[in-house]
Amino acid sequence: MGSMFSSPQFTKEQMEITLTKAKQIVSSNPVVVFSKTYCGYCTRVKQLLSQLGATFKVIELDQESDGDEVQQALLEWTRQRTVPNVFIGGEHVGGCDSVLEKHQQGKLLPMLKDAAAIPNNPAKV
Ligand SMILES: N[C@@H](CCC(=O)N[C@@H](CS)C(=O)NCC(=O)O)C(=O)O
Repeated sequence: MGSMFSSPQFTKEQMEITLTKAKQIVSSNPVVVFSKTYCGYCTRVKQLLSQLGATFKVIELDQESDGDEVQQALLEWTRQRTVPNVFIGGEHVGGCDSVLEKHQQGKLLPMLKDAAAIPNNPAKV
């Protein structure tokens, strides 16, 4: 018996290393999208960020050798198991639904600007 998040596949030590790695990626990029290549919700989020001109880092978990571990680490960290799992300015935003909702509320662009994922004062041309 372990915590509700324990996973028989991974040791506690492995999970700590993987969680540290995930946190390092999140803290060193304005926007991070943990994604899967075949996931339509992920495609939608990546499309939107591209349309908004944002710089973002994508990690396709289905193409990473430790993708399952990273997904487990994200679950322990964010309580979210599904992809996309999106972070802006080091803050957990959530999945596709959350990102689209923030956009509809007019909150996404300011968040992206605050995180320097898009220029705050774009030069007039
Ligand atoms: N409501 C979620 C839906 C996300 C979702 O269902 N993602 C699927 C992939 S398309 C998923 O993560 N399934 C579990 C898995 O791939 O491990 C959102 O808006 O992000």
